[in-house]
Amino acid sequence: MALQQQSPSSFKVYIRWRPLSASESTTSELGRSVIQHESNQAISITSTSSSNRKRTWKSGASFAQVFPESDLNSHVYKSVVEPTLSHVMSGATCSFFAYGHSGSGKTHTIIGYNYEEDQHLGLCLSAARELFRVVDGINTTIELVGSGQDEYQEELSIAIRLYEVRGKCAYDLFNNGVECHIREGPDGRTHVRGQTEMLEGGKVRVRPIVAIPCWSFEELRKTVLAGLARRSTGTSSIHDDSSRTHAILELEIINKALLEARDAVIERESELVPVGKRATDVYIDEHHKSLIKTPEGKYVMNPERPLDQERIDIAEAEKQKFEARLKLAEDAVANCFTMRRHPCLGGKFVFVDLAGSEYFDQGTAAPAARPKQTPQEQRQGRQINTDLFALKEVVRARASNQARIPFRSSPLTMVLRSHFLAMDGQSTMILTVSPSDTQFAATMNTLKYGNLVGEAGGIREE
Ligand SMILES: Nc1ncnc2c1ncn2[C@@H]1O[C@H](COP(=O)(O)OP(=O)(O)OP(=O)(O)O)[C@@H](O)[C@H]1O
Repeated sequence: MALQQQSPSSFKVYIRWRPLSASESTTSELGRSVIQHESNQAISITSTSSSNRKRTWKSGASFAQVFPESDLNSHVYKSVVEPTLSHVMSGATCSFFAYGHSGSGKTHTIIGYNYEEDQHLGLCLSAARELFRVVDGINTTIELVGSGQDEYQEELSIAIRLYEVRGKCAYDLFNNGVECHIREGPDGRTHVRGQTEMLEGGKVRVRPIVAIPCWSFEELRKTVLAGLARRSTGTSSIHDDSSRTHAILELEIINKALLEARDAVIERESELVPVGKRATDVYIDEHHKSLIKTPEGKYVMNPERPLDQERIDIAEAEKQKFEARLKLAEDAVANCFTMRRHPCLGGKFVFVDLAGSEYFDQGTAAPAARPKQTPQEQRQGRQINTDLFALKEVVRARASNQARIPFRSSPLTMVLRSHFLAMDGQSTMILTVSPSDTQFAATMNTLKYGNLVGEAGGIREE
C-alpha cells in the first residue's frame, strides 16, 4: 500500500500551463498527459511538430497538481496558497517560488498583470487581501490596551518588503532600488544591509530592507505597484521584456509595538558604532605609544610611556554600556513575540518570482531567432542559472537532512536562508510552462528541475 511521507522540510511542486501567446498562435502544441498516482501526479510531454523529431519525456510522480491553461490565478491561489494560510496565522513562514523559462508566466502567477479584478490578481495580492480579512477580524476581538496613541500598539497589520536579487546584491524597491549587501554575520545569520546614513556624533545607521506597514489592502496594493515600477527588465534568450532578477515580496503580520522595537535596535546599533570604534582606537593608540623598537628590531615596553590601562578600560566600559543597551533593545523585539496577544504576529508569506532560466535547444532554436543579448546580459544569464542550481541543491540537502545545507552557494539562497529555516515553514514551487512545441526543450528542462525538487523535497509515495 502506498504510504505518504511528509518530511518537515517538504517542498510541494505544482505545474502551471499558460495559454499559447499571440506570437505562438501558429505553432503546434506539445502532446501532454497527466498520470495520477496515489496522491501525486506524473506528467508526460511529447513534441509533435514536423520540424522536430518526435521526442517524449516522462516525469516521476513528483507533482502535487497540474493546472491546465484555462485555470485563472484565483484558482491557483485557492489550491496552492489558501491551504497554507492557517500556518501563517500560527506565526509560520510559507514560501512560494515561481520557476520557469523566460516568458512562461512566473510574473503573471506571482504578481499578476491585472491588479483590479479578483480572479486575475497575482498570488501575492490575493494572499494580502485574505490576510487583511483575517487580521481585521482579529483586531476586533483583541483587547487594545492603553489610551490615545498607545491604544493601537497591539493592532495587527501587514508589513511588506519588496526587493530584487541580482548578481551578488539585493536592491530594495521600496527604497529607490538602493543596493544592499548580502553578508553572513559572525552569528551565522545572513544580513542584508541597505542604506548607510552617517549621522552626527559618528553614528552610522545601516538600514535593513525597508518594511512598509500597510493598514488596508488598498494601501498595500498601491504600495506594491509603486515598488514594481522600479523592477528592472532586460533581454532574455526568449523575449525583450524579461525580469532579469529574482523578485522577493514578503508579507509579514506586524503591530506597531514590533515595528518600534525593531527601529530601536537599528538606533542602538548606530549608537554603538562610534563608541565601539573609540574603544578600538584607544586600545591601538595605547599599545602603539607604549611600545618602542630596540636597535635589534624588537618591540619592548617603553619605560617612559607605560600603557594607560585605565584609559583603555574606560573606553571599553563605555562600549559595554552601549552593547548592553543594544541587547535590551533586541530583548524587547523578542518580548514582542513572547508577549504577543495572537500567535500570528511575525507570520509570513514569501513570494519569489525567480528570474527566467535560460535554455538553448541547439537542435531547434537558431541563434539568429533569439533576441540579441549584451555580454552583460549573458553574464546575468549565467548567474541566474547558478542561483537556480544552488536553490535546487539547498532543497535537496534539506530534504535529505544533510548536516550542511549549502546556503552560501549563491546570494539568492543566502537571502532565503531564514525563510527556509523558519519553524513550521512550508515551501512550494510552481513550475510555469508554455504549451508551444517550439518551447519543448525549455519546458522539459523546467519539468526536469521540478521533478528533481519534487523527488528530493516533496511527498514521496512508496
Ligand atoms: N496563465 C496565464 N494566462 C494568461 N496569460 C499568461 C499566463 N501566463 C503568462 N501569461 C502571459 O504571458 C506573458 C509572459 O508572462 P510573464 O511575464 O509572467 O513571464 P515570466 O515567466 O515572468 O517571464 P520572464 O522571466 O522573462 O520575466 C505575459 O503577457 C503574461 O500575461
